[in-house]
Amino acid sequence: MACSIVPSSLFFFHKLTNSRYGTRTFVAMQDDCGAASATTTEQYKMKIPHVLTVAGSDSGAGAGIQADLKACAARGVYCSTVITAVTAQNTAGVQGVNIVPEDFVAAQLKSVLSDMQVDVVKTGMLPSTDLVKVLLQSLSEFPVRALVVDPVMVSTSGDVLAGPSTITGLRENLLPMADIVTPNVKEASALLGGMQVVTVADMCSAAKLLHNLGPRTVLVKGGDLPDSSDAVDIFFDGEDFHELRSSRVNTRNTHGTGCTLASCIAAELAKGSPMLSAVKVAKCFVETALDYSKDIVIGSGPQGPFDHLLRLKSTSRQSHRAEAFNPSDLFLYAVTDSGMNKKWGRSITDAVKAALEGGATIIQLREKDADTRGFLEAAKACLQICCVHGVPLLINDRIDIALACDADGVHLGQSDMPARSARALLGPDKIIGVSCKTPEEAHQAWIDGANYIGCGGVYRTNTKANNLTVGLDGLKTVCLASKLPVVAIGGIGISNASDVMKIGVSNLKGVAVVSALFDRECILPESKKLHAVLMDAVQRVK
Ligand SMILES: Nc1ncnc2c1ncn2[C@@H]1O[C@H](COP(=O)(O)OP(=O)(O)OP(=O)(O)O)[C@@H](O)[C@H]1O
Ligand SMILES: Cc1ncc(CO)c(N)n1
Ligand SMILES: [Mg+2]
Repeated sequence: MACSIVPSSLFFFHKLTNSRYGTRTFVAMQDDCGAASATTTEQYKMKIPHVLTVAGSDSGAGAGIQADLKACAARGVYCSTVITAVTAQNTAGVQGVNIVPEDFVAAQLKSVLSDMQVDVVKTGMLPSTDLVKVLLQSLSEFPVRALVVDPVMVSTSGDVLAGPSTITGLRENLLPMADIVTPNVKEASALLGGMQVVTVADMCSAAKLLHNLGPRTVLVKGGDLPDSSDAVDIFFDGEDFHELRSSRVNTRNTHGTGCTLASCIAAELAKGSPMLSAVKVAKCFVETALDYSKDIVIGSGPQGPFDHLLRLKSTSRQSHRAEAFNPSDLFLYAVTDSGMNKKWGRSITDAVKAALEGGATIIQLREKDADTRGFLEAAKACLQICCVHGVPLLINDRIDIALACDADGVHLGQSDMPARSARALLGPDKIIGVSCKTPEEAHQAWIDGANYIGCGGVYRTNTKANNLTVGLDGLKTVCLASKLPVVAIGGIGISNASDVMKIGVSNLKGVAVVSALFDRECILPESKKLHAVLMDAVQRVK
């Protein structure tokens, strides 16, 4: 029998709402006849799904406890940790193992289980039979809904993480209590006394024999199956076999796939998913994360970790860019205009390229009449060009486009989404600029977490119909009041840029231009000339 007090298959969790106060969970239990009877709503109002991992620490953070934490975080589930061993480990292998004394594992288990409402326990490295017994004792005192057992024995590097003496504890004590056991082919073989497991047919036989040892379900993982172009796993629930196939990702970064898979299964079970769905979601997650991380390089050994949070790749792109917003990027701020590009018969990418080659220091895409799909494609293409020049790319108004293409930020008008809401969506690192005409608006932009303000129209302009001009005096008033750097906009070009910069307020960092660059036959020379005028003006102001 599995160890859950209420077998997980009898539990159904229904998400009612996902309010800002946390997921409200409605628990219904089936009675013997299969009829659902509601228990309560209020007592679970703030409950979030919770997995406890009982496993070893991997100093390289690809597997073990660290993988479990990242996998649960990625799947939106809380994860607490009981550490059974500390390993010195990297991409070359395992250099050392220090086992945590059993009484201290027991103390950790008690601390967590007596206090927190754990839904599912997932086990990894359990380096002694006595430790298995300690765990089972704790679970009998503090029962949970499901137990996921990853019978970790040997790392992929071939290092022993749990010796042969623990096999008895796993087989005789732990497996009969498990809702699922997830051995890889070598572990399946070891648990079955050295039986050969080298083909998919062997995996099926192994799954059946392992099921006879008492777990409710078995997943034999085929990540290490020789000569297989697919990653094939066999799931057996005691009646049916399910062959779960995904394409094998060609990468060295597979360290920790097993821990991640088991933690994802636990996370999905904690959310209320049935077992087979949990396994399928977990496998799909591992495949996606491997594919996403296939080219990242961490460590110099043969087996690297992968990125559970699917973030490192975009961070590595960001590391080629400026780390944080640099106000001097506002110096020559080029704002595109789809109407002007159409008029002069050129693509947005050609326009942006020419502006950059002439010295533009930041680009804003302002595509008022583009359809969303076209805008996104253009934004992606412009982002690549901007990356090459090390220049940030901002999107006017469209937070969704900025997010979808991972642009550097957005520029918002007074009737666009408030900067505070945009910041909540974009996170702390993206650049947010706000158009402001008054000191009050500038103050609000600062409070709302913007990085800079655009002030104008300084002069009359055809680009914005009925736009109130603030003049050089208005610009100066806003600059003096603003705690944020300012870029001046509105009717500025080669003839008047130097007058603008001459107002001589230190937080005026540059000018933003539309027509002066894009309503011209050749953008590149105009951009060069404007850059020279601005350089000259700032030299004089100094
Ligand atoms: N290159 C790959 N491409 C796609 N899926 C993979 C790949 N390698 C492993 N998997 C999948 O990852 C999951 C874990 O299987 P694997 O056999 O690697 O476990 P493991 O040996 O216990 O892992 P580890 O010991 O590195 O944590 C399985 O679902 C497997 O099919
Ligand atoms: C601590 C730890 N647990 C599990 C594995 C299996 O990948 C590992 N390499 N290290
Ligand atoms: Mg494993």
